[in-house]
Amino acid sequence: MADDPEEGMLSWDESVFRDEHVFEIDYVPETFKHRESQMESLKYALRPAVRGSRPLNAMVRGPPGTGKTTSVQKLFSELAAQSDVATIRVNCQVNATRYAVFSRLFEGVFDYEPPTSSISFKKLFTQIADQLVEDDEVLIVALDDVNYLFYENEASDTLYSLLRAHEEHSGAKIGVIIISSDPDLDVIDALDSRVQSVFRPEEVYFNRYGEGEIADILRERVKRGFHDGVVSTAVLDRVAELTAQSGDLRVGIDLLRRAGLNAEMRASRTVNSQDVEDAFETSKFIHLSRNLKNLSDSEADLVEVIAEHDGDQAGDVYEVFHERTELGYTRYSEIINKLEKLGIIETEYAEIEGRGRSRSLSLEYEPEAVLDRLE
Ligand SMILES: Nc1ncnc2c1ncn2[C@@H]1O[C@H](COP(=O)(O)OP(=O)(O)OP(=O)(O)O)[C@@H](O)[C@H]1O
Repeated sequence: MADDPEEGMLSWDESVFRDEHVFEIDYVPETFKHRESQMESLKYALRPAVRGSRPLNAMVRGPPGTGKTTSVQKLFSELAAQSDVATIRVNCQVNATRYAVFSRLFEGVFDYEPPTSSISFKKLFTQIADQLVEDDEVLIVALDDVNYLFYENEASDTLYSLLRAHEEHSGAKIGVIIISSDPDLDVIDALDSRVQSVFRPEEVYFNRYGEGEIADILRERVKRGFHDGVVSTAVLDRVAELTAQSGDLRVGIDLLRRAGLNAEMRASRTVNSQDVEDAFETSKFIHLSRNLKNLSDSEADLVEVIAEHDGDQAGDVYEVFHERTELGYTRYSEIINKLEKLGIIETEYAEIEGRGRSRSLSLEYEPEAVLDRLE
């Protein structure tokens, strides 16, 4: 129907998407390319668990969106299908204390939440360990985004407890995988010496994907997510190029979904390059949005104050923050540190006449982009 004026136009009940779900954040991809060597290293560390022994501990590092979480999810589901090994992944972004981590472990082992939040840590731990010993079960714990435990100064205690479980709790077998996405954090160095002496993990590094690898991975998503012919090779290549700027595959996945929605808005059957460029204006901030979403109220308050006083001296910013939140200087400094590690702000030291050495605070992004995303 080449001369049909409606050709290329999408009707109400049609969609460019075959399965939009493949672009959602919690989707675990069927095919997982370009991470073979990392998967092998992790398997090597975990293999003893299948034989009923304590596995080697592992430390997984690498920039955001490079498949660290997905690798562990894939291995955990393989283990669940093929062995009696128990596996629990704890998201430390939302469980940033030792107590919270062990509450999640309790929930994973017993399938219900700990009885009350006033139960002591020691009791919580004993119950978990006793159950493992009783069932003669090996447990593998993945502490995902473990860097958040470091930001809250909880990492050493948490790891120490987990690593010493077999000595303190009559042979409970627990292996630990820690996953960090903070490139500036030297995990081992940041641990107490008592933990360093018992923690000698296998190191598995997830490097950034190259542009060709990104295109290869996203091609698979396109095939599953869009109808045939919706995304051309040229459009896909452009998506890969934009994604490679940050190396975070999440940008590419979000970009594809938004570009698809933009095409639908034009009632078009195909995604064009303008749909991609428009989508990128939002998708490029996906990392920022994710970081902001997980901040506490006072942390978000400080980001807002800095956005309104971009580039000002730390002392002046503190005055405004204190007035707004009544929080003291110690907490203020802690939050500054965390925001800097998250890449939301940067601090710069300078000599200021009459004031000596002083620190200025500025956002790593345009203030409007940050304020828009703070809700
Ligand atoms: N090799 C791959 N094949 C298919 N999809 C992938 C691959 N690597 C990553 N992804 C996808 O990219 C997104 C980010 O991956 P993942 O969450 O595993 O990264 P991460 O390294 O754990 O990130 P972060 O450090 O920010 O938590 C997920 O949606 C995942 O499905």
